[in-house]
Amino acid sequence: MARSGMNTSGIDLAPVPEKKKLSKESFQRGLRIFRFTLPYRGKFIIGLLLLAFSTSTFLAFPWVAGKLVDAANHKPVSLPGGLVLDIDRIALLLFCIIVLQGLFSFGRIWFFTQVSEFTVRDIRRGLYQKFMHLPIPYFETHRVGEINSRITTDVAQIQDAFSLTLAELFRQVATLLFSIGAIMMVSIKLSLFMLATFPLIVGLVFLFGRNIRALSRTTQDELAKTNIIVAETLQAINTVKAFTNEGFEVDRYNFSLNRAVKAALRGNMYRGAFVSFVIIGLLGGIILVLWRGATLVSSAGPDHLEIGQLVSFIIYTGFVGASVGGLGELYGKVQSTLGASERILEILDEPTEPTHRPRVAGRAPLEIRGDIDYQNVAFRYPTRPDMAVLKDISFDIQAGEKIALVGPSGAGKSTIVQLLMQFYELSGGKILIDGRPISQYDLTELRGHIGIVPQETLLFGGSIRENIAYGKTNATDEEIVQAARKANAWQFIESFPEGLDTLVGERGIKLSGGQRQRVAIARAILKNPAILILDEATSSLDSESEKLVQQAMDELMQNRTSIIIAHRLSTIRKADKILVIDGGRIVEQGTHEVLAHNENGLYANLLKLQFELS
Ligand SMILES: Nc1ncnc2c1ncn2[C@@H]1O[C@H](COP(=O)(O)OP(=O)(O)OP(=O)(O)O)[C@@H](O)[C@H]1O
Repeated sequence: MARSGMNTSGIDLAPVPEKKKLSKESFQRGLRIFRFTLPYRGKFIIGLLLLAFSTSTFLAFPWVAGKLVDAANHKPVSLPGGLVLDIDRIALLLFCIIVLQGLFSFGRIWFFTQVSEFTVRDIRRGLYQKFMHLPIPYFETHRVGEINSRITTDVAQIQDAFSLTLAELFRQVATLLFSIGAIMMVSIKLSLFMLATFPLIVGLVFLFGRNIRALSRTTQDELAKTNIIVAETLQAINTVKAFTNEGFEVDRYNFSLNRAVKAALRGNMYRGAFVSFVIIGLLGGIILVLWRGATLVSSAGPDHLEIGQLVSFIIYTGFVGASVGGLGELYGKVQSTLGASERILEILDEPTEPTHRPRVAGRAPLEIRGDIDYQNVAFRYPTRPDMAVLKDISFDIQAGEKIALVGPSGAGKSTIVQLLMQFYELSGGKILIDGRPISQYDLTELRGHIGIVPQETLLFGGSIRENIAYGKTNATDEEIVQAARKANAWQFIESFPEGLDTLVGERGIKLSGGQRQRVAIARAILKNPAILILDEATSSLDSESEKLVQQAMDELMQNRTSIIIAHRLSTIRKADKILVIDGGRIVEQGTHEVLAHNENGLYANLLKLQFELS
């Protein structure tokens, strides 16, 4: 009953799923997960029938085996039609039963696993689709690891339930009921004796097993900690070496390993004790029943038993024990499955972003000129409602203008542009695009007209081609090359032996910072948005790379409304208007020439700090 998982040689590190107390309510809620099996109900029903057949043949086995023993004891079975079953015939019957059971079991597994695989695929797809459409604040309150475990561990629990747990539950209950019925038919007296002793022992064994499982969990946790050390230090190996902390880390790992071993050894001692308890307890119980049974076999009175009957009895007793123990374990599984399914259903019930709002302008594709108007915009992050990040921001941009946002770190510049993308709901005021509040546009359509070149470009792990085409997934090769040329990226792409098919590595690490930026610019050029958001990198590139990126940006900004979170003087100079942000407000605005001459202004001071000193 205790699962393995006590050793330290690489065990399943999946987080231990939370269990829910079984209540009628949680049961009903959890059962809603069954709606995912509805499309496969035909297969499910066939599986259930096959399960019923295989359980019946399994249960018939001890009965017939008992008859074989009786036949060996010169007491062949006479059937109603005058047919007498001798040893050979009974053995043949037994063989047929086993073959049938094998076939039924195969069918049962085949159908149930199909149901569980398809169901689980549908649940995963549903969850992922949900994740893609949840609003940004959801991801700020839930950690990636947690979200990940919903789609892996929790779903795996459900998979287990559909492929194994349900079938087991059915089988164990049927076995228990049938076995008790069968032994009652053999001998009520012996049955009562058995039922008074055996289930008690099995119950004790089960409880003991449960405690052992808690210990094995401690071992797993300790082992997980050692693995965290490995993962962390390998990821930051440069830092470890730069601080010459190799020895320190080895010691830390060793210490952690020893703790894991200690936990494992303690667990294994209990496991050893458990095994001897099982042997002595369970087999002792069987001996008790055997002893009583043997007494009845040797007695001549009304309680007399045939040897074959005793054999059947003992096997059914084994079945009773196994199903009592099995049901105990299944109870735990049902609990954690219900917990998992509740967590999954909770996510599926989360409200998604209102992406497809009713269109104001009818069916024609949305056209955006690019006028932007912020009116008294106020904002607090939903995760930090006490802090007013933006207070009364008002400005407007005519289509095609370039404005630069400057200001100290944490002033609220990125927040201003994120609100344009509607990653968050405003706390006050409104934002208009082409004279209409952004909340009235179809979100997907509107975002389709806004391009972003972020400060740190995170590429996806595929090829350069795939990464550029992310701006327009159906782009032709010609369009991709064209965009790469405009973004000053074609030169380096061409120099790679594999050209556009060059793999960029995880998050794009195989490209230099400047190259990554140019890929991001090419992506934005391909998207061809009416409104562009540029978040300039703070880290400076070398002057050659800088020039290439700058040219690419200039190309990209042509004929678009651009908002630039600017860190470079050259960019700022070219801006039609500069907004100086501080503490969530616009404290100055105007052109570079005007602002730079306002000696006491924040802008002039920032200029001194940022540019003249460097
Ligand atoms: N997702 C978030 N949740 C809660 N608070 C946030 C979040 N993002 C930013 N903030 C807070 O909002 C404030 C403004 O941040 P923002 O990123 O807009 O500043 P910024 O002017 O762009 O700074 P920088 O130039 O350093 O990027 C900061 O105090 C920051 O801590």
